Amino acid sequence: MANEAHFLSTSLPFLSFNKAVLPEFRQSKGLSFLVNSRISRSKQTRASMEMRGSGGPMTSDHSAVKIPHVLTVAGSDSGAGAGIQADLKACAARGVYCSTVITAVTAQNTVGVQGVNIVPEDFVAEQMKSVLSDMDVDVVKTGMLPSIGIVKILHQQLQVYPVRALVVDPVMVSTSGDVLAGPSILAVFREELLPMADIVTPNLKEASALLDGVKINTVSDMHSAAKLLHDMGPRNVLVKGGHLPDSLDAVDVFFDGEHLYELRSSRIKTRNTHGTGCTLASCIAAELAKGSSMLKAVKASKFFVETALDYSKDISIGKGPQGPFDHLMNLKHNSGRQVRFNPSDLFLYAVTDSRMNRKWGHSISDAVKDAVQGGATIVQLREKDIETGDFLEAAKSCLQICRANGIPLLINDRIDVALASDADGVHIGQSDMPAHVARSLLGPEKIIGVSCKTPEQAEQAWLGGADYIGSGGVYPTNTKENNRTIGLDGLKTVCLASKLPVVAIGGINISNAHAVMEIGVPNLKGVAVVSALFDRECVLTETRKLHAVLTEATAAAAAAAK
Ligand SMILES: Nc1ncnc2c1ncn2[C@@H]1O[C@H](COP(=O)(O)OP(=O)(O)O)[C@@H](O)[C@H]1O
Ligand SMILES: Cc1ncc(COP(=O)(O)O)c(N)n1
Ligand SMILES: [Mg+2]
Repeated sequence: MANEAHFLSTSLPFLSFNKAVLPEFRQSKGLSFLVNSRISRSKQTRASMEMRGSGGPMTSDHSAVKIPHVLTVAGSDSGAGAGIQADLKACAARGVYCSTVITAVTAQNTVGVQGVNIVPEDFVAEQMKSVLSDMDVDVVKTGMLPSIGIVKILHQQLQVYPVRALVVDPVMVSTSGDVLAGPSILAVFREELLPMADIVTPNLKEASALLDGVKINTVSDMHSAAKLLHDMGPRNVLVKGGHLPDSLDAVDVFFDGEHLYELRSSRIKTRNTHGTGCTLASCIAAELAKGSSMLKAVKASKFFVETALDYSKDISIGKGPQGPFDHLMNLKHNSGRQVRFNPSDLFLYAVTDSRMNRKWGHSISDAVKDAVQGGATIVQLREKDIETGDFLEAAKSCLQICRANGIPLLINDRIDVALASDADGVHIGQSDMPAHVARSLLGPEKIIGVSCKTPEQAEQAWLGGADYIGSGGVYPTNTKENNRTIGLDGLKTVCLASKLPVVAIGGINISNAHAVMEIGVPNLKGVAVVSALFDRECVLTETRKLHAVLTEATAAAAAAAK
């Protein structure tokens, strides 16, 4: 175990192998050698893939593009909310290729399951062989495995064609309460499937069935269940609490054999929860295929389900009690949106501060007018100690100035003030409202920016429908208390991971702006400044000076790129 833990933490962010596949390698260095040899083809590009964030293609040494690949072995849902169809959509949403082995065809809709037709075992085997013998599958995810023979085939095929990780969603009962795999399956699940799994993700009923009917009614019962299930052999266990009675949060319990984690998200009030379990498991598989560690994969997936449910809470498909939700909301939100935001607007981003304006005797609107005349390309009103009514008035008068000059005006944090003044959007921090909630309040056309210090935060901002991210503090700053400095290196890491344009922030002024723009990452579009413009007597002059520095830095970067 010690050998394996060391190996996992030092050389492989992925989950490695399943236990039953190659038991003889477990105790020896053979395991790490074998896995490493498979991984080494793409080792050089792993770091850059992670830097580029999820969905980044993995380039081999021979410049072929390797796309992370999940194979789902599951049942078809004719209503397309769960099963194979949910898996395909979840993987597509996470930027991962998904191949499919169909184990059963169900006649299913939002009312329930009307019929199940199990695919003959030898044909399940043939599908598996077709995919695994030809394609470079990273992770296998299982859903509905309706017969003992099918579980045995899976076991055999994974010995012939080992993969990096196996995600097992032990589907037995659908959200509608219909049985998809009967109690006769339990023995083979316990004896063959669970010991192979890198993670198993039962819902409450499934966890209870696997544990001989033990009652699971509370979060504390979920803790005990996770530990008991872990004893059956899977490397990690996620007991899902979607069906936990009287729970305000959606609580899942994760156990990695050492630590227990309660993963909480808000419980979205919606009927559209059909397929949440399939989606969660596929999303975990997709994140693992991209190179994520297990806990990170689980957290990102839970966030994805919560976000998708929130976006889809009011959609209406079918007449039954459990509707499907929309996995590709991000695509829709981004593609269906009128693009009001131009990333080059981030070039010289002026952020106001009422304390500084008071100190120099400037009104907010005078300060904004000077910044705009000096060359600011976007303005954010950041007024932390102002009455709501005064903030609204200031927003309205600044909006007139900005509109007259064709530049966007954003409001820091206060979505209500942005809506009431009809400003162009908001900028929110990590402790403010999540981006996806802001997006649903503001609609598709307003601009949303999010402060991000890490690649994970950048990914969540993108997923939540933000337009840009602000990243810093690049340098130490007095404007924000207890603000961690991430430096130029931290900024570069976030830029490389971000799918959204980035503006750098924190302690930037005319003497260091050049160095910031010199990091030379294409999606770094500009710098945001507070004191360098507003803690000065003449805002106009300072803005002009900074504009000149940025123009020169950009010209130098363009020349260097030639
Ligand atoms: N209303 C909800 N709001 C937010 N998350 C939910 C909601 N319902 C389920 N989830 C989450 O969806 C995932 C699937 O859980 P669950 O519904 O328990 O599984 P299953 O779909 O297999 O029955 C879990 O992460 C759970 O916390
Ligand atoms: C073919 C098929 N597979 C799995 C499920 C489970 O659905 P859920 O994700 O709601 O647990 C389902 N209803 N149908
Ligand atoms: Mg399920």
